[in-house]
Amino acid sequence: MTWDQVLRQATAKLTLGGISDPARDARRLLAHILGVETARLSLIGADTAPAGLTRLFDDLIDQRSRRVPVSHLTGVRQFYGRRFAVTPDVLDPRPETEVLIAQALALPWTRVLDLGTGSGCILLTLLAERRAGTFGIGTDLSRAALAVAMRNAGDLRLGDRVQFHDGDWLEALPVSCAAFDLIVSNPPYIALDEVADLAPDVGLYEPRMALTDEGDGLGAYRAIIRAAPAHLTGGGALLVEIGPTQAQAVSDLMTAAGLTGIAVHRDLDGRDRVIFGRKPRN
Ligand SMILES: C[S@@+](CC[C@H](N)C(=O)[O-])C[C@H]1O[C@@H](n2cnc3c(N)ncnc32)[C@H](O)[C@@H]1O
Repeated sequence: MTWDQVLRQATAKLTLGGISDPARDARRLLAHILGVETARLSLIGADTAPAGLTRLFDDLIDQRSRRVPVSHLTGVRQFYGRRFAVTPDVLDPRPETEVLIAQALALPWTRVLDLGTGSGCILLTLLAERRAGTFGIGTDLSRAALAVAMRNAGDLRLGDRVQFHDGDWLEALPVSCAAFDLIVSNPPYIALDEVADLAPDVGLYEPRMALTDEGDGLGAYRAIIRAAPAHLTGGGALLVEIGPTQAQAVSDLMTAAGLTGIAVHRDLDGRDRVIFGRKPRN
């Protein structure tokens, strides 16, 4: 069989398995097996596929049919143009989180704090995009997630411009830690009663503590927004990702915490996705 035929068979199998974009996933898995970019697959489509490689590929396709996420099979995920190592201990970086990156890069800051850093995709992208004189801290309650973030920081050669601390939101910070001019977070925001409705790829395979607060979906925002102003410089900004129905509730929490200039930003699908608030300068 040629690689084109192998790909067609795999796509048909993923379609039967109910995978939403079967052709894309089959191509990403084949590119992973062959160690090439997906764009190069069209160049080898007519080549004969060696039996050993086809077996490896079929095994990945079987796992994907059982809803194992592509990133768990390849160990990597693209985010804002960079490759991040991922494991079952971290949330898969999502394209919609790039809205938060764009907003953060439009602000002036040199010290940034990322709460619930997971793979480190937000913090490390910000530090890699704005190299001159920037420093950042990432926190997470999951030490296993922080191990992945540290590996990604090493891959991006960020050296001593980044630190990680384990613990509960801002309580993880060392005592007498200097204030930040930007605090970012994409916390778990799915309400407990919505967890059962998640797609199997998400609900079965992503870390539960990355998805839900086990309550109404606002628990992490309450903790973060209450504590953030004490760790922001005057004029410093808090940017949080939200679920599409949470804008009003999270804005109200920011107002109650004394933040001003509150603004909601939408994602490419037109859904509310990021909220900004600023600590007044006195
Ligand atoms: C939605 S994931 C976001 C991961 C990453 N920042 C991203 O955007 O892909 C939320 C992260 O918050 C972490 N987390 C959950 N509860 C926490 C807590 N109480 N304190 C600190 N981190 C927490 C989870 O382990 C997870 O890594």
